[in-house]
Amino acid sequence: MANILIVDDEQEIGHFLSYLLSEKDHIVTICMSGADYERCVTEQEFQLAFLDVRLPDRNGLEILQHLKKVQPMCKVIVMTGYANVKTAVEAIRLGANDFIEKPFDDIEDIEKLADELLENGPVPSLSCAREIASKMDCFIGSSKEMNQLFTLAYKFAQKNITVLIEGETGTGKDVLANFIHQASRRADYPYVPVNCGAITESLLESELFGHAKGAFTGAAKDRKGYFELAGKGTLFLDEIGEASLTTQVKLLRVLETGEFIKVGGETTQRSQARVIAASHVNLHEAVEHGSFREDLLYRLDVVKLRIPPLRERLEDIPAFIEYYLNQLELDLSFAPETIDCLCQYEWPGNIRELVNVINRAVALAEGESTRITPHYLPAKFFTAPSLANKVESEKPEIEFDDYLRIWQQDILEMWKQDKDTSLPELLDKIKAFETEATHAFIQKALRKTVGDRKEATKNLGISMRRLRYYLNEKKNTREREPMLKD
Ligand SMILES: Nc1ncnc2c1ncn2[C@@H]1O[C@H](COP(=O)(O)OP(=O)(O)OP(=O)(O)O)[C@@H](O)[C@H]1O
Repeated sequence: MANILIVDDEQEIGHFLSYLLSEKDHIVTICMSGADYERCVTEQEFQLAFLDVRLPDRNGLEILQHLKKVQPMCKVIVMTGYANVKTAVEAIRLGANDFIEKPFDDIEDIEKLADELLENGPVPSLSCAREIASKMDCFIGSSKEMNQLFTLAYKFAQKNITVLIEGETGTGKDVLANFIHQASRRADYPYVPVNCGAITESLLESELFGHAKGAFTGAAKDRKGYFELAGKGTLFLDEIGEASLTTQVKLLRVLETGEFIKVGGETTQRSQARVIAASHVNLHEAVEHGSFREDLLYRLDVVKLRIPPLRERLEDIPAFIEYYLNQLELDLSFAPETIDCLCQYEWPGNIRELVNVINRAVALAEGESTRITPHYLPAKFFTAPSLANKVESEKPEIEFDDYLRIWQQDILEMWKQDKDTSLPELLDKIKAFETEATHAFIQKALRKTVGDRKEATKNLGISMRRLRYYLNEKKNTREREPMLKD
């Protein structure tokens, strides 16, 4: 038995919910205005509240914030009409546990939601999101922005609403759209990603909606479009800003009515797919410039999720590298100074660029080192003078300096001692020095060519085979072969 508060100016809603919840022996209090609410909230303690976001005398979001402040343990379900789903998004951001849409079409869902919130408390969305992400190639990280993003994405995935994803190129819009699909009730149906920018304008319409036989030259038979292929699943329209104004009209129709007609077709078909759209350009600006329809943007922008660029969450870089190397199942690690370099870069290509940099470094280091030092990074990381100087004087030289000093002392001590020196011992020391010195000079050359081995061999005046031999020799510290032919 729980104390439940209902705040709604529509009498029928109050009565309906009251009936539903009293059946389960809960005590229900109905408030029909903000003033009513203020009185009740000081008199009683509630475990759950159903809150309408539109009241005649007060803003529902203000009530939500007030309730969360004075009764923080009270769970809140916000109620909205379709027209103000955006307010529900804001409510979730402000701490509401969930939202339901009016008119109610699934009473069992409401009962289930109330039971769950009262019995177990809210299941933390972030841990559910992490579980789903771990089953697909999706990294969430630990930055506040990404945690918030995936928590919201998880919550909205459960609802049947259109989502608009904004983010620069390579931030992971496709990855996020796929995550929303996997977290939704549509996960067993297809996920169909379409890059509108990669399909020519004349073809996009028939790719999206399909075409009938004979619709144009070459249309030898009927063909299904992506809307049909997605079925009850999710259609991800990436780079939607690239769609022509004619295609935008058709997209608007399918979003408003669920209906579409194949190119050259006669019969109207219904789409049951959920649409997630994304754009790297600001669609509001595109509307101002006249290249994007305002009504379509209004339909798409029900829930907007913005993926922050990588430069705004540099703290995710070390964790992403670890995550990615684990995926590759490689026993490699990035040296702290390499990570420092990566964290000082702007990342215009975002996560995609980071993945490329990791792949490149791994390929260069393979068979040579298990520790990825800055010289395995491309030159662009060292264009800033301070960074370039830092890398030029990086550890390897310092380490070789130290080695040389110790080696010299060692030999001098041997030289100065009175007893006879063992010649094999001396020759061993000289051989060890030769190996170290060769390796240090090769590493220096590779740093100069930013990992380009071919260029390094030219500068060093040796063959590629010999270079590999020297690198392996250091790595395996095995006995050197007496003679090596080029
Ligand atoms: N959250 C993530 N977890 C794991 N990998 C990611 C994530 N986000 C991005 N990536 C990596 O970055 C690459 C690019 O991601 P994605 O294609 O989703 O970006 P995008 O924003 O859709 O790019 P574009 O704007 O070019 O379409 C992916 O192939 C993946 O390797």
